[in-house]
Amino acid sequence: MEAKGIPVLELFGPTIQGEGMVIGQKTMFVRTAGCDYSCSWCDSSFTWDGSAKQDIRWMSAREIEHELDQLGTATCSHVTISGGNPALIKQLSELIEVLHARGIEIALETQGSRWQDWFMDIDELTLSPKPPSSNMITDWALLDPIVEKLTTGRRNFSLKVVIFDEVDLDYARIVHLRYPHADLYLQAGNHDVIEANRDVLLQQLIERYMWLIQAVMTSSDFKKVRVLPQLHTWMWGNKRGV
Ligand SMILES: C[S@@+](CC[C@H](N)C(=O)[O-])C[C@H]1O[C@@H](n2cnc3c(N)ncnc32)[C@H](O)[C@@H]1O
Ligand SMILES: Nc1nc2[nH]cc(C(=O)O)c2c(=O)[nH]1
Ligand code: SF4
Ligand SMILES: [Mg+2]
Repeated sequence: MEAKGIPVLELFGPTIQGEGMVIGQKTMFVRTAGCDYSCSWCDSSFTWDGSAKQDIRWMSAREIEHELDQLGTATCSHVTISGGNPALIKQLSELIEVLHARGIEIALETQGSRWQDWFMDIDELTLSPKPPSSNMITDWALLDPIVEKLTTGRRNFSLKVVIFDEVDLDYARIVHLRYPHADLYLQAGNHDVIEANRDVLLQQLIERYMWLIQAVMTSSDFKKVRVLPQLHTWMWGNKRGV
């Protein structure tokens, strides 16, 4: 696997980061293939369900750098790595090194099910443990040491929990109680990752975001928390590569 490089499914941007701790940031995306989870509502299931298997490109760090140059390093100095779960890929350390040498800042999205030593080099790391609606089970024995290492290493990281219902909110309470010193973002879930009409989707997204805002505002468990929508979904709906 190592010799084959990094499995890439999408390179796109510059666009705005639509989620979490760097929302609004002008960034380019590297989306890797493969995930150890299979969330019921995953909006990027093509990265792991086999449907885009033929589109996976095994690329070296230099090849990715070259394509990012063609996309826009002249106009953008930030890259977000997402997936799938990029934390499955040890050899991402090479890409991180190459991009940092160019003065490019790096954000990364992962669910917190695996550790990589290169987590310590990420400029903005988002850990997104999954609530019950995903049908995934959080392995706290794995997540605890990840949060611990990032905290003691004084890394810039945050927790982001996607919320679909009250049960998910209860899960977010547990996350917040367990890691009270970590920044917590609550993100309204997109219930319909199939809808092709942006305006139809947007009406639902606004309603779900409103519900989440109201639920959090009246809760004494969430005194210090940020509540966000998925901004790119508001702008472009379920379109890929934006
Ligand atoms: C596609 S995942 C890839 C990175 C990593 N596997 C993870 O889940 O953190 C990127 C982000 O999108 C979120 N996400 C996936 N499907 C979603 C949906 N239907 N609505 C809202 N957020 C979603 C995930 O929770 C995660 O925070
Ligand atoms: N614009 C934009 N922002 C994003 N933030 C997280 C994304 C992801 O799929 O990980 C994403 C994405 O796919 N597009
Ligand atoms: S962990 Fe992320 S990529 Fe994997 S199935 Fe869940 S949302 Fe999708
Ligand atoms: Mg996404």
